Amino acid sequence: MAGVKDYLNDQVGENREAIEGHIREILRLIGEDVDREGLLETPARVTRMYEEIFGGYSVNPRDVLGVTFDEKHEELVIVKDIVYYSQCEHHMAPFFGKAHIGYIPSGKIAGLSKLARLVEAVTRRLQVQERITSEIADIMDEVLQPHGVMVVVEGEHLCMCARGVKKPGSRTMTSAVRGLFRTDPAARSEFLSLIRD
Ligand SMILES: Nc1nc2c(ncn2[C@@H]2O[C@H](COP(=O)(O)OP(=O)(O)OP(=O)(O)O)[C@@H](O)[C@H]2O)c(=O)[nH]1
Ligand SMILES: [Zn+2]
Repeated sequence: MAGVKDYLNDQVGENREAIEGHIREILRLIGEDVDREGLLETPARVTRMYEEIFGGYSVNPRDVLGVTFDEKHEELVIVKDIVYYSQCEHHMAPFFGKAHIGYIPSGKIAGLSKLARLVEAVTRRLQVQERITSEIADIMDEVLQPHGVMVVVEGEHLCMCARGVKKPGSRTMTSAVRGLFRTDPAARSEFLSLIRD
Protein backbone atom coordinates (compact mmCIF):
# COMPACT_ATOMS: atom_id res chain seq x y z
CA MET A 1 0.00 0.00 0.00
CA ALA A 2 1.26 3.45 -0.89
CA GLY A 3 2.80 5.45 1.85
CA VAL A 4 2.89 3.08 4.80
CA LYS A 5 6.48 2.20 5.51
CA ASP A 6 6.73 -1.04 7.39
CA TYR A 7 10.45 -1.60 7.72
CA LEU A 8 10.94 -3.55 10.88
CA ASN A 9 14.48 -2.77 11.90
CA ASP A 10 15.22 -0.77 15.01
CA GLN A 11 17.13 2.07 13.33
CA VAL A 12 17.55 4.23 16.44
CA GLY A 13 18.75 1.29 18.53
CA GLU A 14 21.23 0.27 15.85
CA ASN A 15 22.57 3.81 15.40
CA ARG A 16 22.51 4.94 19.03
CA GLU A 17 26.14 6.00 19.22
CA ALA A 18 26.07 7.97 15.96
CA ILE A 19 22.83 9.72 16.92
CA GLU A 20 24.27 10.70 20.30
CA GLY A 21 27.32 12.15 18.54
CA HIS A 22 25.16 14.22 16.20
CA ILE A 23 22.98 15.55 19.03
CA ARG A 24 26.13 16.56 20.89
CA GLU A 25 27.31 18.36 17.76
CA ILE A 26 24.01 20.23 17.38
CA LEU A 27 24.28 21.33 21.01
CA ARG A 28 27.78 22.62 20.31
CA LEU A 29 26.69 24.38 17.10
CA ILE A 30 23.85 26.28 18.83
CA GLY A 31 26.45 27.69 21.20
CA GLU A 32 26.05 25.42 24.21
CA ASP A 33 28.79 24.18 26.48
CA VAL A 34 28.42 20.46 25.83
CA ASP A 35 30.54 19.62 28.86
CA ARG A 36 28.41 21.38 31.42
CA GLU A 37 26.79 19.05 33.88
CA GLY A 38 23.19 19.54 32.78
CA LEU A 39 24.02 18.59 29.18
CA LEU A 40 26.42 15.71 29.69
CA GLU A 41 23.69 13.06 29.53
CA THR A 42 21.44 14.96 27.10
CA PRO A 43 22.59 13.26 23.88
CA ALA A 44 21.90 9.86 25.45
CA ARG A 45 18.55 11.03 26.82
CA VAL A 46 17.47 12.43 23.45
CA THR A 47 18.47 9.18 21.77
CA ARG A 48 16.44 7.16 24.27
CA MET A 49 13.52 9.50 23.64
CA TYR A 50 13.91 8.94 19.88
CA GLU A 51 13.67 5.20 20.46
CA GLU A 52 10.31 5.84 22.05
CA ILE A 53 8.85 8.54 19.80
CA PHE A 54 10.11 6.89 16.61
CA GLY A 55 9.28 3.38 17.83
CA GLY A 56 6.60 3.09 15.15
CA TYR A 57 9.26 2.35 12.54
CA SER A 58 9.99 -1.01 14.13
CA VAL A 59 6.34 -2.08 14.09
CA ASN A 60 4.47 -3.27 11.03
CA PRO A 61 1.09 -1.57 11.50
CA ARG A 62 -0.68 -4.38 9.64
CA ASP A 63 0.60 -6.97 12.14
CA VAL A 64 -0.91 -4.99 14.97
CA LEU A 65 -4.38 -5.94 13.73
CA GLY A 66 -3.24 -9.55 13.36
CA VAL A 67 -5.54 -10.92 16.06
CA THR A 68 -9.10 -10.80 14.80
CA PHE A 69 -12.27 -12.63 15.79
CA ASP A 70 -15.09 -13.93 13.65
CA GLU A 71 -18.25 -12.23 14.83
CA LYS A 72 -21.65 -11.62 13.27
CA HIS A 73 -21.90 -8.03 14.53
CA GLU A 74 -22.28 -5.97 11.36
CA GLU A 75 -23.03 -2.65 13.04
CA LEU A 76 -20.92 0.38 13.82
CA VAL A 77 -18.01 -0.08 16.24
CA ILE A 78 -16.20 3.06 17.44
CA VAL A 79 -13.13 3.57 19.58
CA LYS A 80 -12.79 7.26 20.22
CA ASP A 81 -10.44 9.62 22.07
CA ILE A 82 -7.31 7.58 21.35
CA VAL A 83 -4.60 10.02 22.43
CA TYR A 84 -1.55 10.12 20.18
CA TYR A 85 1.75 12.00 20.04
CA SER A 86 3.56 12.35 16.75
CA GLN A 87 6.32 14.45 15.17
CA CYS A 88 5.72 16.63 12.16
CA GLU A 89 7.99 15.70 9.31
CA HIS A 90 8.56 19.33 8.31
CA HIS A 91 9.97 20.65 11.59
CA MET A 92 10.41 17.52 13.72
CA ALA A 93 8.15 19.31 16.22
CA PRO A 94 5.50 17.43 18.19
CA PHE A 95 1.87 17.38 17.27
CA PHE A 96 -0.70 15.54 19.29
CA GLY A 97 -4.38 15.04 19.85
CA LYS A 98 -7.01 12.35 19.58
CA ALA A 99 -7.90 9.82 16.94
CA HIS A 100 -11.38 8.35 16.52
CA ILE A 101 -11.88 5.16 14.54
CA GLY A 102 -15.19 3.68 13.47
CA TYR A 103 -15.86 0.66 11.31
CA ILE A 104 -18.67 -1.63 10.29
CA PRO A 105 -17.36 -5.20 10.40
CA SER A 106 -18.25 -7.71 7.75
CA GLY A 107 -17.61 -10.81 9.85
CA LYS A 108 -14.19 -9.96 11.27
CA ILE A 109 -13.71 -7.77 14.35
CA ALA A 110 -10.44 -6.53 15.83
CA GLY A 111 -9.46 -6.55 19.50
CA LEU A 112 -10.29 -3.04 20.73
CA SER A 113 -6.80 -2.39 22.09
CA LYS A 114 -5.41 -3.22 18.65
CA LEU A 115 -7.04 -0.11 17.24
CA ALA A 116 -5.11 1.98 19.77
CA ARG A 117 -1.95 0.00 18.93
CA LEU A 118 -2.51 0.77 15.26
CA VAL A 119 -2.66 4.49 16.11
CA GLU A 120 0.64 4.13 18.03
CA ALA A 121 2.37 2.31 15.17
CA VAL A 122 1.35 4.95 12.65
CA THR A 123 1.96 8.05 14.79
CA ARG A 124 5.33 7.18 16.32
CA ARG A 125 7.11 8.25 13.15
CA LEU A 126 7.74 11.48 11.28
CA GLN A 127 4.30 12.22 9.94
CA VAL A 128 1.73 14.66 8.63
CA GLN A 129 -1.72 14.47 10.10
CA GLU A 130 -3.42 13.74 6.80
CA ARG A 131 -1.25 10.68 6.24
CA ILE A 132 -1.87 9.36 9.76
CA THR A 133 -5.58 9.58 9.02
CA SER A 134 -5.50 7.84 5.66
CA GLU A 135 -3.00 5.18 6.75
CA ILE A 136 -5.23 4.17 9.66
CA ALA A 137 -8.23 3.98 7.34
CA ASP A 138 -6.34 2.04 4.65
CA ILE A 139 -4.87 -0.52 7.06
CA MET A 140 -8.24 -1.10 8.75
CA ASP A 141 -9.77 -1.52 5.30
CA GLU A 142 -7.04 -3.89 4.10
CA VAL A 143 -6.82 -6.15 7.15
CA LEU A 144 -10.43 -6.31 8.37
CA GLN A 145 -12.18 -5.85 5.02
CA PRO A 146 -15.11 -4.19 6.75
CA HIS A 147 -18.21 -2.74 5.08
CA GLY A 148 -16.77 0.67 5.86
CA VAL A 149 -14.23 2.63 7.92
CA MET A 150 -14.21 6.22 9.09
CA VAL A 151 -11.34 7.92 10.87
CA VAL A 152 -11.23 11.41 12.36
CA VAL A 153 -8.02 12.83 13.79
CA GLU A 154 -7.68 16.05 15.77
CA GLY A 155 -4.27 17.62 16.18
CA GLU A 156 -2.48 20.54 17.77
CA HIS A 157 0.81 21.27 16.04
CA LEU A 158 3.60 22.86 18.05
CA CYS A 159 5.15 24.13 14.81
CA MET A 160 2.05 26.33 14.50
CA CYS A 161 1.78 27.25 18.20
CA ALA A 162 5.27 27.77 19.50
CA ARG A 163 6.91 29.15 16.37
CA GLY A 164 6.15 30.43 12.86
CA VAL A 165 2.58 31.66 12.63
CA LYS A 166 2.16 31.24 16.45
CA LYS A 167 -1.50 30.33 16.72
CA PRO A 168 -1.84 28.41 19.99
CA GLY A 169 -5.14 26.65 20.40
CA SER A 170 -5.75 26.16 16.68
CA ARG A 171 -6.74 22.58 15.97
CA THR A 172 -6.48 20.66 12.73
CA MET A 173 -9.20 18.14 11.93
CA THR A 174 -8.75 15.46 9.28
CA SER A 175 -11.01 12.63 8.22
CA ALA A 176 -10.84 9.62 5.96
CA VAL A 177 -13.73 7.45 4.82
CA ARG A 178 -13.67 4.10 3.09
CA GLY A 179 -16.38 1.72 1.90
CA LEU A 180 -19.99 2.51 2.64
CA PHE A 181 -19.15 5.64 4.64
CA ARG A 182 -18.30 7.19 1.28
CA THR A 183 -21.80 6.75 -0.05
CA ASP A 184 -23.94 6.73 3.10
CA PRO A 185 -24.34 10.17 4.72
CA ALA A 186 -26.42 8.62 7.54
CA ALA A 187 -23.51 6.34 8.52
CA ARG A 188 -21.14 9.33 8.51
CA SER A 189 -23.59 11.32 10.65
CA GLU A 190 -23.98 8.47 13.13
CA PHE A 191 -20.20 8.23 13.50
CA LEU A 192 -19.81 12.00 13.89
CA SER A 193 -22.59 12.26 16.46
CA LEU A 194 -21.11 9.40 18.51
CA ILE A 195 -17.62 10.89 18.63
CA ARG A 196 -18.92 14.29 19.73
CA ASP A 197 -18.22 14.90 23.43
N1 LIG B 1 -0.69 19.64 5.72
C1 LIG B 1 0.08 19.57 6.81
N2 LIG B 1 0.98 20.53 7.01
C2 LIG B 1 1.73 20.46 8.12
C3 LIG B 1 1.63 19.43 9.06
N3 LIG B 1 2.52 19.67 10.05
C4 LIG B 1 3.16 20.80 9.70
N4 LIG B 1 2.68 21.30 8.53
C5 LIG B 1 3.00 22.50 7.74
O1 LIG B 1 4.13 22.28 6.93
C6 LIG B 1 4.40 23.56 6.32
C7 LIG B 1 5.87 23.70 5.98
O2 LIG B 1 5.96 24.91 5.31
P1 LIG B 1 7.32 25.64 4.88
O3 LIG B 1 6.96 26.96 4.27
O4 LIG B 1 8.14 24.67 4.09
O5 LIG B 1 8.07 25.79 6.28
P2 LIG B 1 8.13 27.07 7.23
O6 LIG B 1 8.83 28.20 6.56
O7 LIG B 1 8.72 26.60 8.54
O8 LIG B 1 6.59 27.43 7.38
P3 LIG B 1 5.79 28.18 8.55
O9 LIG B 1 5.35 27.15 9.54
O10 LIG B 1 4.61 28.82 7.85
O11 LIG B 1 6.72 29.18 9.18
C8 LIG B 1 3.85 24.59 7.31
O12 LIG B 1 2.78 25.25 6.69
C9 LIG B 1 3.34 23.74 8.49
O13 LIG B 1 2.21 24.31 9.13
C10 LIG B 1 0.65 18.41 8.82
O14 LIG B 1 0.49 17.47 9.59
N5 LIG B 1 -0.08 18.54 7.68
ZN1 LIG C 1 5.76 21.34 11.49
